Amino acid sequence: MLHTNLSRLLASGGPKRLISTVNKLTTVEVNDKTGIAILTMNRPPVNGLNLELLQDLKSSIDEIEGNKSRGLILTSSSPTIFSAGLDILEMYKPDMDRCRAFWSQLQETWLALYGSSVPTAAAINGHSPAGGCLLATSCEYRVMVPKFTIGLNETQLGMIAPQWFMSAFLSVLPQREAERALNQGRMFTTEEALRVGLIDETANSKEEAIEKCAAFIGTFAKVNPLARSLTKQQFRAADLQQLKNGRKEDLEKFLFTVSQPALQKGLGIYLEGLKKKVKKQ
Ligand SMILES: CCCCCCCCCC/C=C\CC(=O)SCCNC(=O)CCNC(=O)[C@H](O)C(C)(C)COP(=O)(O)OP(=O)(O)OC[C@H]1O[C@@H](n2cnc3c(N)ncnc32)[C@H](O)[C@@H]1OP(=O)(O)O
Repeated sequence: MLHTNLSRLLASGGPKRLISTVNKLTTVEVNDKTGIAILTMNRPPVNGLNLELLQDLKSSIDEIEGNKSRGLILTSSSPTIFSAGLDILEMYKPDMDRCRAFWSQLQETWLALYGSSVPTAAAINGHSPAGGCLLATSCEYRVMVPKFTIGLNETQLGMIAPQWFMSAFLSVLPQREAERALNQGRMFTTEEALRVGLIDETANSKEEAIEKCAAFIGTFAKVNPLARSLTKQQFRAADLQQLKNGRKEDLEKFLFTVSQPALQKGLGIYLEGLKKKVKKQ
């Protein structure tokens, strides 16, 4: 009951304090009463994860870790897109120095989110392909609004999701389901995602999704925070360590992959398809 009241207060726009507007592409709002932080991505039109958005996400996660928030809810300011995943323009005809910085920042941001010491939840208020799905599956709980899609569609782009994308996916889905979905590059509708367990709940609006995420975070209210966070970290330690140990090799594989002419050709065609779709409407 206490948890429900807390979450209602949060969602009803109860007393909220904007504690950070420093980052250009993210905001952090901490509710004074509940202590839960809402981290909002705000890079129109589709929250494409470029270097700057990834930097802002990392610094917002650090801020939430540092200000003793009781939990983190990740969401988007767009009414239809949670995140379109990696900004393809970071990988298409890239400047290699920037590309290096981009991938290193993606690694850094993932380590911070997946390894966060506070309870994390994603209020998925729009489409969430590829890198968007990575962010959502790196959280501990997912609530999604109907009529959107989520999944790792990398193979559809002729790309291979790195091991750590798979780790986050596998922390949510059974191996058989995860393997098939990744091989197919399958995008799940909200309803399908609920059925397979890729999301935990559905909600009719962003506000309700945030309320349900807050209720999840509220379930830890009476649990010793240090014991909870160390337990979470033990569960995730092997996945985190695997990337920490292999960061350099992972970066080199990425740079090699994006420098392949066949991949560049495929990305060009994919981007063209996205733009043609816009013109048709
Ligand atoms: C062994 C290990 C080897 C290691 C190698 C590593 C290799 C890399 C692995 C990682 C690879 C990929 C991860 C990714 O995240 S790639 C990105 C995947 N994302 C997508 O496929 C989503 C594409 N977008 C969409 O499907 C739709 O845009 C949408 C999200 C459903 C939204 O639809 P909408 O109708 O609302 O908007 P739309 O008109 O399509 O888009 C508006 C403008 O935004 C542009 N855009 C959309 N998505 C992206 C994107 N991801 N990156 C860049 N730009 C994007 C779109 O082109 C429109 O632009 P404009 O207005 O026409 O200029």
